Amino acid sequence: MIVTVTANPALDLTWEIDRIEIGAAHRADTGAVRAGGKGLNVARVAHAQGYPVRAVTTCGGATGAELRAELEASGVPHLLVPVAAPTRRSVAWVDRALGDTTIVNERGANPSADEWAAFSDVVRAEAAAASVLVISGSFPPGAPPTLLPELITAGAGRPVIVDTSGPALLAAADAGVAVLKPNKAELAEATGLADPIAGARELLRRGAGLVLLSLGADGMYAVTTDRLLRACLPEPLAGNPTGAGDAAVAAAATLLTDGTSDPESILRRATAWSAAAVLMPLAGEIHPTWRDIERALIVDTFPAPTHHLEEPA
Ligand SMILES: O=P(O)(O)OC[C@@]1(O)O[C@H](CO)[C@@H](O)[C@@H]1O
Repeated sequence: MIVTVTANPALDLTWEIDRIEIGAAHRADTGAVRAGGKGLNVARVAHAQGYPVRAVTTCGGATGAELRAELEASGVPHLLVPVAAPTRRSVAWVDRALGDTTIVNERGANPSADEWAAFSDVVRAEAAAASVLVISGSFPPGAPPTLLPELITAGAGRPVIVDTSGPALLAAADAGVAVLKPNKAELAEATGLADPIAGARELLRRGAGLVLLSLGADGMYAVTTDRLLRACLPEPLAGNPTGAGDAAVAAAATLLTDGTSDPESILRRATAWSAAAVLMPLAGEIHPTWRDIERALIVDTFPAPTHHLEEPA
């Protein structure tokens, strides 16, 4: 069973707008409301592909009640830890004309120390039965710095995948997790290194096993201490990229659950699921044609051990 952990869930609100103009008023059809947050999206994708999952997250206030109701309706197995602070919202505006999406994530309110302790206890209990533990998304400002290491330790003895940003990304590398999935900006911000390959190497040096580095429309790298691979599509796909990274994490989690840890297999499925997510209107779903997308991928292998500072051309 894949256990996903989302410390900062969000009620995701998505509106499609014909053309967004900064400073103008817009009209839209009724927007979509979904239980979101990166780990919930990972669980949705893996569940839809037939894998047993359990999504662990918090929920509070009226937004939390909506999140709970939507999650229950979705059929994705979950475990919600009640907290007093209301669940945050995340707003996405999809510009139909540009095929572009603008997102505003509320930072989220911080649960109390007792609520975090209860959350950690639940994660520890669930992780004991997990094939893979996935810890995804941001942490609300003020969350204890010990929380992420505690959650990672809960997954001891099985692969742990972390998809987060900021100092938490370095903390996860230091804890020696199996897979990290930053994008270019997150990697540069956390490591202070402009060259993404050098940034990925820094995470490996700190202890990560595999860095899946997403490059948006340019595809994805898989970097280990002895391999450097890049996968991309012949043509980038237009759509809503919200949740594309979560689909990549779901791909890695499902393969690790199947006992496949080969970086090339993980890179191929991660890139294909990520692209297939772009073709869907909402996060947490992948297009059924993902196998065709995977077959069309272009995969390059670079001589990793001699390559230190420059990004491959
Ligand atoms: O603030 P975070 O946790 O980094 O991102 C939150 C979020 O934007 O990410 C998902 C898409 O990946 C959305 O479902 C969600 O609301």
